[in-house]
Amino acid sequence: MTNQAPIPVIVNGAAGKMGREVIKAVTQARDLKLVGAIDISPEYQDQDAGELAGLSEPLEVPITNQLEALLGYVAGDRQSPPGVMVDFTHPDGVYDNIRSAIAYGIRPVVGTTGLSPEQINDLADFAEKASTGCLIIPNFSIGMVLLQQAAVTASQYFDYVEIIELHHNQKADAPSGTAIQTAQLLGEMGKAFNSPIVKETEKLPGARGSLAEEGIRIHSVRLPGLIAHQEVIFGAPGQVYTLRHDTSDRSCYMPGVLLAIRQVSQLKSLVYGLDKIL
Ligand SMILES: NC(=O)C1=CN([C@@H]2O[C@H](COP(=O)(O)OP(=O)(O)OC[C@H]3O[C@@H](n4cnc5c(N)ncnc54)[C@H](OP(=O)(O)O)[C@@H]3O)[C@@H](O)[C@H]2O)C=CC1
Ligand SMILES: O=C(O)C1=N[C@H](C(=O)O)C[C@H](O)C1
Repeated sequence: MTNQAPIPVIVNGAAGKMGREVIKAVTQARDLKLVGAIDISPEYQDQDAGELAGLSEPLEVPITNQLEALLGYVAGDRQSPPGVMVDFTHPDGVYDNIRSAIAYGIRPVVGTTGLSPEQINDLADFAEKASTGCLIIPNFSIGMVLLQQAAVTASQYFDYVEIIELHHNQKADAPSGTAIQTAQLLGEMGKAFNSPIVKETEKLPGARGSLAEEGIRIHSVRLPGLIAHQEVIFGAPGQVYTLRHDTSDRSCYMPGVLLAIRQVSQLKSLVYGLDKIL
């Protein structure tokens, strides 16, 4: 460990399920320092971020909704390494959050899903012009990266594939960011998947799931009791090959989040996906 000052970290969405987990993980890392906790939820304003995250001691970092003020404050600290904003908020607000952070020279590490391809392209242009690193990572778990790599390998040998993603029923966006990314990775193989065998009729709209650009169907399940799960199912005459990843605790995302915080300041542009920084 060097004697360098710790990386200042702002957590956006601090009162949420992921935000609380990130606060715990950042607090335990000696090379990182939680300097701000943002959340729009009126219920949690001014509460101590550490107490809210279940830590035994308060962190003396209050939850606030003043993102711009906090970004300005962190950007003004010239003694510390560049600040990082970790965002686990909501699809509706994440685009503006990222633009604001980059405008202040604060590096975004984004787990929030639901950004459109146009928004991601626009943010990539903005980050490039600002020469500022930005990481957008639909899934921070190593298991999902491995599943996606296995799926890409399998896609060389199978022409038929569908994705089922299953999540808790508080999730705002569907399909999941991970499922969209998985379809994109399979699409990059340049194959035409799922040639129709018969003319299909949906007796109930949506029965066959959503159809991603890559010609791959994604089915979204939302139920209490689930956290985050994904199956990629390949079919061929006489065989089915199923890849499945299950999240049993949100701590599984934390090694990836910490890695991203440490890496984002080395970047000068937007990078999409955990696989690119492993
Ligand atoms: N990349 C990954 O590995 C993972 C990504 N995710 C994604 O992260 C996001 C958050 O998930 P999760 O923690 O479960 O969600 P939660 O709803 O538990 O937490 C989100 C928190 O952010 C607050 N919030 C909403 N909008 C804003 C905003 N514009 N500015 C500041 N705070 C805001 C919410 O307040 P309020 O409740 O009042 O709206 C809430 O407190 C989702 O998009 C999810 O898909 C989740 C897990 C892993
Ligand atoms: O909302 C969640 O919980 C998750 N969201 C991400 C997604 O949309 O892919 C990542 C993970 O699946 C958990």
